[in-house]
Amino acid sequence: MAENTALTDERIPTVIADRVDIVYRVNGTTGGRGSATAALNRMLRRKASEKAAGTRIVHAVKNVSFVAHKGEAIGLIGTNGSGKSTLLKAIAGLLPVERGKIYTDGQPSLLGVNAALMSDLTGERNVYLGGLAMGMTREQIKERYQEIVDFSGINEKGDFISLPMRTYSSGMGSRLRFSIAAAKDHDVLLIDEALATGDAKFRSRSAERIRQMREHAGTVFLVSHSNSSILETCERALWLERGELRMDGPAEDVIKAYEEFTGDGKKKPKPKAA
Ligand SMILES: Nc1ncnc2c1ncn2[C@@H]1O[C@H](COP(=O)(O)OP(=O)(O)OP(=O)(O)O)[C@@H](O)[C@H]1O
Repeated sequence: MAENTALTDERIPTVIADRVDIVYRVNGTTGGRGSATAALNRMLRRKASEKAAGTRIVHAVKNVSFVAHKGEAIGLIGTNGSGKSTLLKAIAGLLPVERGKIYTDGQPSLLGVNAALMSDLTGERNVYLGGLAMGMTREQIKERYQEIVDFSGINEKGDFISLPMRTYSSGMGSRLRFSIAAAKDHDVLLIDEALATGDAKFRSRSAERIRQMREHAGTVFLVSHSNSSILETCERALWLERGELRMDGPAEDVIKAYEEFTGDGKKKPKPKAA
């Protein structure tokens, strides 16, 4: 019996990207001087030609379409500069799209930006600051405080939570950021390489927390250069290359194709006998 799959698909879409193009405009790429005359010239000539006004266009994301559903964890992969972070920022509503549309159901949170932490404040103050920035009440944060600190493991080697965050290593900072963000269930959680600097123990703990967040009906996007992190955490992957969506499918298949592309999957050639 032929069924209409569109009608039988009961998954709930959370993010829809419909032929999205994202463009950066970089000013002052000719002349090189930021004088008032140059700025005035740019303003006057903008309409005539962006190129003539010294504006360089960087077309970071090109014609990208996909639908993400509740309960999905989606990895974003691609070589450096392929548009992954740009796409995440646009989903979070932090960058405008040039063409196309992004629809989101619920509030997307970009890890590291939404938790607007301050390096001069102690870890403890930042837990409160980040929690408040995510819309938690003081009481809710107080209740979860110990859990957040324990999850981050910041205090495993001493009382670091009472020191300013600028004294943390990059791994410690990203662990605390992830722990704060993970204290709340998000409709759409966008994670940009935040787990890369954590050690193996923390990575597996955060993979477990991401699984829990998905069970609470959220959608998680994870940008990572670690193919194993993507395989551990996500069942689906999007591969971006030069701003274009090369592949969208089961994480294993996409990673396999990506590794063939980058040469990572191939066996290293045996050294020649002398
Ligand atoms: N603020 C910006 N202004 C101008 N161009 C930018 C800006 N941010 C990124 N780009 C350009 O947009 C393109 C995509 O960059 P993006 O940071 O999204 O890539 P990425 O896939 O996240 O890279 P990486 O893996 O290195 O983090 C690149 O060509 C980059 O140079």
